Amino acid sequence: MPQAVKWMDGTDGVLELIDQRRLPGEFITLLVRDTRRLHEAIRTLAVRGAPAIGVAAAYGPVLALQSLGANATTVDGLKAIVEACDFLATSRPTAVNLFWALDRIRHKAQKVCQHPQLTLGELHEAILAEANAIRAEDIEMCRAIGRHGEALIREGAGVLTHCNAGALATAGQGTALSVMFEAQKKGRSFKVYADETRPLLQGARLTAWELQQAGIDVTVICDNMAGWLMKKGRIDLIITGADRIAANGDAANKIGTYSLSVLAKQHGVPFYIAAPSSTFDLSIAGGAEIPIEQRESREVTHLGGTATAPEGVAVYNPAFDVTDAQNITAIITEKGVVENPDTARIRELLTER
Ligand SMILES: CSC[C@H]1O[C@H](OP(=O)(O)O)[C@H](O)[C@@H]1O
Repeated sequence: MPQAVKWMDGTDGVLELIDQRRLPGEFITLLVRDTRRLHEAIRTLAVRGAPAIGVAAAYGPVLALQSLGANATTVDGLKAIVEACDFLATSRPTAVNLFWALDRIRHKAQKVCQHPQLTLGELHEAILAEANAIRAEDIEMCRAIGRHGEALIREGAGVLTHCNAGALATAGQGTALSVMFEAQKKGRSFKVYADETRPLLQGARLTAWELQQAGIDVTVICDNMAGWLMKKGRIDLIITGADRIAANGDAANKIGTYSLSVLAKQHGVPFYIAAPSSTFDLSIAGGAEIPIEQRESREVTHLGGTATAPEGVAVYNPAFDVTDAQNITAIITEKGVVENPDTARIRELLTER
């Protein structure tokens, strides 16, 4: 299983990231030693996927401490941590896991700094331990999501997925793809259709690569083919990831997900979202409040450096859309499955289990 984010290791470490922009043709890793490089890696999708972004960002403040001078004090350390969190929070706006992870590190640092005799070394150890905990928890959350959702994929099913919600999008084995990996472990065979997912092709480049590596039957389709496959009865269920889920269950995910949910409704195909609790944002009531990242035009007008649209043409390039909770059959989390998601059911799942 590829590991999208690895810390090597201890308090003079380096963050190792698979450079996902180079897959599937090249398996290249980046060694990131400072927050500027980390910010760039997140912004340019070298590391991407809501949980993976959060886990990677959690190590940013550790990198900031490693660049402090020998005479730095604990006060300097706390300042560097807060500045690193604030800076990394500007890398991408939609995936709430980024802000959830940075807040955990910031709060941990502020809490331990309440001890008057705390040394800079102790502060460094404490936030490294917190970043490692975030990574370890994500690995376990991925497994649990897979266990909770695997029964949804019956023998011989046709499964459609969009973008990449696999190991490359997390610290573990993924969210939507974890469900597939766990169904495979149970000995069931099924066929996965992977939307290529324009414009950055995370489906064709990353999901197809992961599933092929795992020996799972995968077929790449253009995004505009999904509806026709549903009409022909080839899709028994759809499972995607998510980047931010509002308190009422509205879910932001890669652009094109909303369209799939509407087509699924039209054709009576169950539509599932797989996501850890760190992807829920209970501070917002509904999906209209989710910030949607707008990305640069060149992602749409060029493919591999070749122009696919005339110079200067207007381009609309939102990286995400929002699927209404009413279009979602169930949300699969590490705490269990919430069917017909709404505010009350989600709160019950996240706070009482
Ligand atoms: C496991 S959630 C992955 C989620 O993140 C992707 O977005 P991006 O590739 O832009 O980071 C996509 O929305 C996936 O569903």
